[in-house]
Amino acid sequence: MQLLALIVVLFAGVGAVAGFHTGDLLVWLLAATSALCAVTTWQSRQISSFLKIFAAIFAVETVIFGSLCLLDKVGLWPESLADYALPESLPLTVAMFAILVYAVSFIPVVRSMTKIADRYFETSDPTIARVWPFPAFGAMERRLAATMIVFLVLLNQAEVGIDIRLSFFSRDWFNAIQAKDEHTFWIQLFYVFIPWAFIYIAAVVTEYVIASTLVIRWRSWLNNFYVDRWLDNHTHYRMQLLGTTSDNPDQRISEDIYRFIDGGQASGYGIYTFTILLIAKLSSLVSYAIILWSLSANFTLPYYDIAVPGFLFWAALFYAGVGTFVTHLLGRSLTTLAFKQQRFEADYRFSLARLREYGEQIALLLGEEAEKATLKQRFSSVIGNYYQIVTTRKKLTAFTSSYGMVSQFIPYFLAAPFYFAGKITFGVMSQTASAFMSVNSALTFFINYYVSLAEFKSVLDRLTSFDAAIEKAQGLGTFRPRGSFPTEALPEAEIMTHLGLENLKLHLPDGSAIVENANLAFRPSEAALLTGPSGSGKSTLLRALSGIWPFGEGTIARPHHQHLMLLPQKPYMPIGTLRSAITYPADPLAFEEETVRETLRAVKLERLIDKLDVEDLWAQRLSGGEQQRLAIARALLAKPDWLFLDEATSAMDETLEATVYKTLVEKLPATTIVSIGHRSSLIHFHSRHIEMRGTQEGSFTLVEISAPKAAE
Ligand SMILES: Nc1ncnc2c1ncn2[C@@H]1O[C@H](COP(=O)(O)OP(=O)(O)OP(=O)(O)O)[C@@H](O)[C@H]1O
Repeated sequence: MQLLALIVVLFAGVGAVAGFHTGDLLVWLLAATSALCAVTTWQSRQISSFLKIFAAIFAVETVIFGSLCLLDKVGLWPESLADYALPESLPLTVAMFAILVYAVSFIPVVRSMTKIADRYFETSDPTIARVWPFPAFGAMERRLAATMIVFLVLLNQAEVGIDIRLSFFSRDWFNAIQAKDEHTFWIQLFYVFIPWAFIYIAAVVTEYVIASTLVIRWRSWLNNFYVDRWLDNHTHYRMQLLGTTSDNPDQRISEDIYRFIDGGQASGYGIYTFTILLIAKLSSLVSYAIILWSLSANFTLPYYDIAVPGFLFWAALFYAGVGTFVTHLLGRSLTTLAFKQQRFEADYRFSLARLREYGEQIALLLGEEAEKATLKQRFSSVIGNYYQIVTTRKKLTAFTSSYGMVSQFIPYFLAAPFYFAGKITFGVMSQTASAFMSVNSALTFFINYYVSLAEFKSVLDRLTSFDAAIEKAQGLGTFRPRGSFPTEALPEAEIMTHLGLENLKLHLPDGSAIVENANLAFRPSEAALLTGPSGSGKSTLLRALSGIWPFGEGTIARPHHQHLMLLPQKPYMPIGTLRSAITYPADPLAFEEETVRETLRAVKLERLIDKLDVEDLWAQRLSGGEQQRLAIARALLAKPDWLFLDEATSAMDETLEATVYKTLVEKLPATTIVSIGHRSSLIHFHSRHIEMRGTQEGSFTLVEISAPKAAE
């Protein structure tokens, strides 16, 4: 951008010299605006990467269009190309756009928008680009995205240019109709309208294809970014622990990202669409405002022949200003309502999904009536809020449609007296009407897109608060097991092999202590059983040992490079085949077929061997005990160094439990087992017994109890 700024400043200097020579005020104005544009271009290192692309486009255009205009001003423009000389206002307009981009980048709402957009436009991810007719080539994702944006902006500007050309066509065409000039009528239609219309259609189709490609790539990238951010370092779990205000993360990832970029299926307006639309509107505003301004010269007052400078433009500005103010007054509650609507819809969908997941439990408890009541109550929130949206939109629609209706007649209303007085032709009147409507449509951007803007703002707020919740969860700190073993309780030689706790204190999310003063060393090949009252913090201790519990003090030390696996009471069954459930989280094909079959036999699940590749809702098909055995099979395949069983055999009968423990000891001789359980029969499978005991302070601590029997 610095180099570009220098080029712009050079151009501003040339402009100043040309201004001095020609004495033309407009050239001086162009030189001054370009100088300011050079300053903002230089400063644009500080602004968002997304906006920087636009600032760069407009700075480059300032130099190119400005140089062409200067050539014309100093008389170097070829005579033969006189018809194609650029309008003087064009370089001035693009220079102002560049300055405007810089200025808006500091508005808070624009900052939160670009903070999310910039992630994509700052990525260093490599990608493969396929651009017809070139062979595939490697590129950086952000460069490809920026190229697409540049191309789309240029295409859009070309479309505005064609639109303006067509407005002149209609002026000449209507004049030909009025003058009954048949020859010009047909010439205009076939040699002007049809070629330009064809180019316009080709531009629109190309724009659609490229814009869709950009949106798909952007969404895929941002989706992966958020999925990673949400899952890395157990952030999703920490967010649950914190109970942060970020409701329904699934919706934020699946819907809000898409809606942020492109508005999704519902409204069709997101950051990309709004930016392109705004640029198109601004370009057409400036172009038509100039036309409207020049047309105003025709509107001289009766009897006096004096024209009010820019009379039509001021009329359009006043009319649009009043409209925007009233629209905002009527619709300002829509953003909050749209935010709530998305939350209520997601809550309702989540309740329905939960019902499907817990169908059996609900049916057994005859809970259908209670569920109906909950569902109806949640749905009534959806509808209640929707009614409020309808009420607001009713007022807004009544106003905007009346406004739209009246807008069509305002220019005729203003031009008619002049037309009937013979001061303007029919062609001028029709061009005035179309220019007035184009200026008005650009000025009434906020009126026309108010509902979509309100929805977009609510999507932006949801993504921003999701980001804030992720950041808060990540900022919880890392109370993590350490890879060294500094405890004084053990000799140096044993440091690398033991798992130890030193002055360990665990809290609940509200800060209250649950486990205190825990000092213990788990030794390899010494199966330990941890017992204690319900709610005493046994599972919480295992969570801390596996590194997912963030609230604690003291030291947890784990041997280097050792695999620790934890089996909870209710195992997780992923969606998919039975094989993927057994091998989870490893790849389903990570183990030999015979090994998987043998493991199923070892846990007495041989009847499932034939169903290994069947996809089903296994969490609902298998009994509690079968699911627990399946989890044991997982451990047998994974062969961890440390296996923590948190009531992982509680749904089995005692005989089956004994068989499972024997199998574990036989098949995993190198694994140290630490179990949590309430059954006394478990003591027989462990050489150590540790108990969680209440303290006077109301928390719990670990107490070593002598082992009644050696492991079998
Ligand atoms: N995310 C959480 N937020 C608030 N409190 C929690 C959270 N997780 C656990 N607790 C509380 O911490 C205490 C200890 O829970 P934990 O699951 O560790 O007990 P436990 O000893 O394993 O019990 P049980 O033998 O019944 O399984 C309980 O009172 C529980 O309500």
